[in-house]
Amino acid sequence: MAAKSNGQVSKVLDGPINPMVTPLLTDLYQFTMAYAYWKAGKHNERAVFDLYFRKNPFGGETKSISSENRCLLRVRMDSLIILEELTVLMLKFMLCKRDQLFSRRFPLLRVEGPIAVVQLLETPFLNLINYASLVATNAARHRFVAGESKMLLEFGLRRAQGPDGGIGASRYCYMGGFHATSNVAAGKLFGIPLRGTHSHAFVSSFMSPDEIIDKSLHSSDKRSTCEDFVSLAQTWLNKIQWSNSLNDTYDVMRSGIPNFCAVALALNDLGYKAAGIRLDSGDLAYLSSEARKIFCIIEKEFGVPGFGKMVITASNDLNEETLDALNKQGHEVDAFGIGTYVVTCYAQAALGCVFKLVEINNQPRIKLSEDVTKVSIPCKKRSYRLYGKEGYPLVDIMTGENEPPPKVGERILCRHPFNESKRAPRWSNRRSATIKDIRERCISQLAKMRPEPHEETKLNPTPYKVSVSAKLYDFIHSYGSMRHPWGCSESL
Ligand SMILES: Nc1ncnc2c1ncn2[C@@H]1O[C@H](COP(=O)(O)OP(=O)(O)OP(=O)(O)O)[C@@H](O)[C@H]1O
Ligand SMILES: O=P(O)(O)OC[C@H]1O[C@H](OP(=O)(O)OP(=O)(O)O)[C@H](O)[C@@H]1O
Ligand SMILES: O=C(O)c1cccnc1
Ligand SMILES: [Mg+2]
Repeated sequence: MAAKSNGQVSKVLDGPINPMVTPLLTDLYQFTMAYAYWKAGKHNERAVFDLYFRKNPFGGETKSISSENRCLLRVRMDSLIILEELTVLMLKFMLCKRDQLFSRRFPLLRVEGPIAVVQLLETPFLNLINYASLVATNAARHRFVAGESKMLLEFGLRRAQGPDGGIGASRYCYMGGFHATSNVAAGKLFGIPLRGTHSHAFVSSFMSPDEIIDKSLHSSDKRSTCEDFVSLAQTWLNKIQWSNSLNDTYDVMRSGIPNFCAVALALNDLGYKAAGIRLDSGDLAYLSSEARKIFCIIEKEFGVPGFGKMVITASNDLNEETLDALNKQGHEVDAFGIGTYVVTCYAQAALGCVFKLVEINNQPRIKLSEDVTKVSIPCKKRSYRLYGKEGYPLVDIMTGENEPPPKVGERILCRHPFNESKRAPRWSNRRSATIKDIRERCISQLAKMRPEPHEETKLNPTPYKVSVSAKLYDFIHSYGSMRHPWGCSESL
């Protein structure tokens, strides 16, 4: 891919760019353990680690509804996006389904190799995956609430966690389904489309139109020149203000909208098309609807085709709740500029992926805990996503490495890993599951999730199930109870 900047073609990076990602980007205790494995003569023992998260981010699938998080729970999003960041390490022994939607407990990654080496990788893997996945998931949730037809612009650089956070956030927001960013460095580095408007400072820097020195403007076809574009816009402003149809509405927004329309109409005279407006304060639902009315009246009254479709962008502390509230009220916004809430992941500060040893020298290992959510699923496993006839994912299932894979059209027993009473026979229909490709895969994976039909289920999203095969279930329970008689009736 290539992006143009100052007339020059620059290379756009799809791979890793962060010079901070070095072998030392790990916790000290990983080196302490690697050294101790070596001292114990164990460093070459073949280890298998699973990387997974235990709890869905952003309250996905939570059952209890409190007034504070009600809006978040309206969105069904019990999955998470894992990005391709990791392929940079090119580990032969790594299995990774790229750009997939994942559910809790489902291994995002299985890493197999000499224990001393794989141990060192715990921290960098978690560092690379946790933030990236959280931001991409957050972006996807915002897109989901905004609605597919809306344009989402990431405006968060000024609020992001430093330069690294800002560059990363722009990249992961794009992967999660945003359409563009205001971050010029991210645009240049990754080829993310750049978009932007202007700020209040620009307007308030002018005291009067007299400050405009060069008032002339060529027509778009360069065949003629308007010597006083400012006067042309002023003439339009007078026409707008004298128009009967606009008398009622123009003073809703006394200055910004009429002035914009006057300039847009003057530009139209010279063959240009104005891009649109940005609303950054006040009641965004109401103001966008009023602005749209004015644009439509102008289209009709002055015969300017397409004027009614002028792009309306809204910004200012937008998040899932405000987007949802705007949708409920009805609005005419085409594009949302979102900063703080998306890049800082305001609704959830971190994703809790963990990296756990599940096998060593072909012997299973389990992490036991009084807290059943912390019990790991032992063994080197294979994982599958089962799809129903309509093409929606039904359930994820983990089997032992040597079990035969599920077959299309054959029944398979899917068991809750720890709850004896939860079992569901399923028909299986197995499918294995550049920055633009990742984005498209994320969007298409999300589109495959079964839509939630009713408001009721949006408030109370149906959990996406992750199960184990009957054989793996029996193994976990016989193996686990040999080591610890844990009470596993609780739903995980
Ligand atoms: N119709 C609406 N429904 C729900 N939330 C809205 C609506 N319109 C605006 N908001 C949100 O309400 C908040 C308004 O915040 P605030 O009162 O600080 O802004 P403002 O006073 O309009 O703007 P500013 O002070 O920046 O000029 C923002 O988070 C905005 O996204
Ligand atoms: O989602 P957000 O974090 O709001 O990001 C976008 C905001 O950033 C800019 O203003 P800024 O916040 O710098 O100043 P203002 O809100 O006082 O206008 C812009 O005008 C938006 O309001
Ligand atoms: O281009 C904009 O409108 C913009 C960019 C960053 C932050 N706020 C607004
Ligand atoms: Mg602000």
